[in-house]
Amino acid sequence: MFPLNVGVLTCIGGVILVYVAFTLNRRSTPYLPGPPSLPILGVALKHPKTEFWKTYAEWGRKYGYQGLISFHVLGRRMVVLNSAADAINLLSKRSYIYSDRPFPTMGGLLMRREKSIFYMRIYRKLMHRSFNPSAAQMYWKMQEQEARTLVDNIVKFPEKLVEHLRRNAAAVIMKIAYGYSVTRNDDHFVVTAEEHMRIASLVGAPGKWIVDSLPFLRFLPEWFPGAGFKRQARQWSEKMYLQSVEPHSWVKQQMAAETAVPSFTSSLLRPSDGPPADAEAEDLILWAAGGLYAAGADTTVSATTTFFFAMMMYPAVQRRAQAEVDAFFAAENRIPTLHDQAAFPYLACVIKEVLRWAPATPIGLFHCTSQPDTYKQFLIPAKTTIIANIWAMMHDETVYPDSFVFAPERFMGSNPQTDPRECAFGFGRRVCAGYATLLLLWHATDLQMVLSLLTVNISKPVDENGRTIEPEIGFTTAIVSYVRLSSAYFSTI
Ligand code: HEM
Repeated sequence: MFPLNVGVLTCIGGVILVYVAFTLNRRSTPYLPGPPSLPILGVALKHPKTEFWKTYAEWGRKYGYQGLISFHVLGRRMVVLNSAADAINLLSKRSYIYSDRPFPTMGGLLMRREKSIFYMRIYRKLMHRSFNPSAAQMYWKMQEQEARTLVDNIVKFPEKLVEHLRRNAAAVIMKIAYGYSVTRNDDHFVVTAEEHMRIASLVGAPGKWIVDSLPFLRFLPEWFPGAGFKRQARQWSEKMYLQSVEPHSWVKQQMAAETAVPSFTSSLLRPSDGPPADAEAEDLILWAAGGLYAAGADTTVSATTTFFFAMMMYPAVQRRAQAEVDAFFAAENRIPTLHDQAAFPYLACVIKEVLRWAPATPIGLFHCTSQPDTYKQFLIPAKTTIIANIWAMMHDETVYPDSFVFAPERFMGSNPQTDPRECAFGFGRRVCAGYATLLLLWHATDLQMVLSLLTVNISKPVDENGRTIEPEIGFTTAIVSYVRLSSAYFSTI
């Protein structure tokens, strides 16, 4: 009985502390409006568990000030920016206040992830150094090869489409990060990296861990009733670190044997224009390379999955994109390469629409204020979590009429709608660090789409009686969201 009583008392004491801190924190300048909330709990009981970006947009319309809302969950204050204008005003124009990341107790402090690419800005330099346009060309051959492998696999095993897309993204990133060639879907490094991602999405799930809202709980010992999260954090942290060490050590062995294929890791460990990395720099390189997979694999897979889903759902778009690719083939009598992107202007609009229609990161990555700020006469306190609702920006009917319709034509003509890339990759100083990398990966994605359109027709699945099955449109909920693509029908052209 004794430990339980202490546990209950600790929790009650903590809740009172939060309440007192919360009450003392009240200022004469009001907070932004938001949904009705309870003392202490805030909106904890009504915060949705799935596709929260839709609820945030709805709360913005119902309770917000010009779409802006604020609320708290157990004292943790959040502001949601539902419009691109507010996101640019705050995250870009006031980036000196809005460029920190909240450091969660579970996924950050307890998991000892201070050096993660998502918290430290030092990595941006490393990435910039390694992913300049001339370095990018180094990967083109490999990307062309991978695009062909992908399309071959789709033709052979169409029912495993999503698996092929994952393998393809993994292969490209593993090659870039470590110079490592993935040859099988069940490759050891890929399986462990996927496990890494699974854990990361569990620890990062907003609202899942009470210790994120009541950080003093981190002082409870592991054996304490209800403190299982501490044991879990330690085990996961050790596992994730080992998962990053393995491919890093593999590169070092390859370098020692002088068989290393040039990569992000090898070029930073032994730069051509300076001394080899010391132990401290090496640790940062290890963390950064591990983060590349986390940041780049899921986002790319999300976008390519959306592409196939949209082609299946919108046959007229598919036919038009296919006509563009066929015309190229007829004129040139060869398979397109990465040098031919300019030949596919309609496909370029399809890709913009992919980013807009189903943004890979609907609520981006959270930012956090480093000091108090006043915006539109409302107070945004220091340490407020700032959520850019990219999904709401991409479905703002004043910017994108009929926003739920997949229509690449919206980016064509003399008066195109706003390029979604202005928001899809985030804002200000924390804008996607992979953007340059991404451009190079994206070209490969481009090529995958071109080759797929050249090789197969994509249509809705059929049942055993040959009747078309109407797919439902649904999305997964996590930092990276996917359209649910259970099956599609492929016929070879
Ligand atoms: C469709 C593809 C992608 C999308 C939509 C995307 C989107 C984003 C967004 C919205 C953010 C948060 C920006 C902010 O906080 O304002 C971000 C951050 C980041 N992205 Fe991407 N990303 C993609 C691909 C990639 C790739 C391929 C890489 C690297 C190989 C990458 C590396 C990163 C990193 C390292 C950050 C953290 C930057 C920081 O905290 O300073 N991303 N991305």
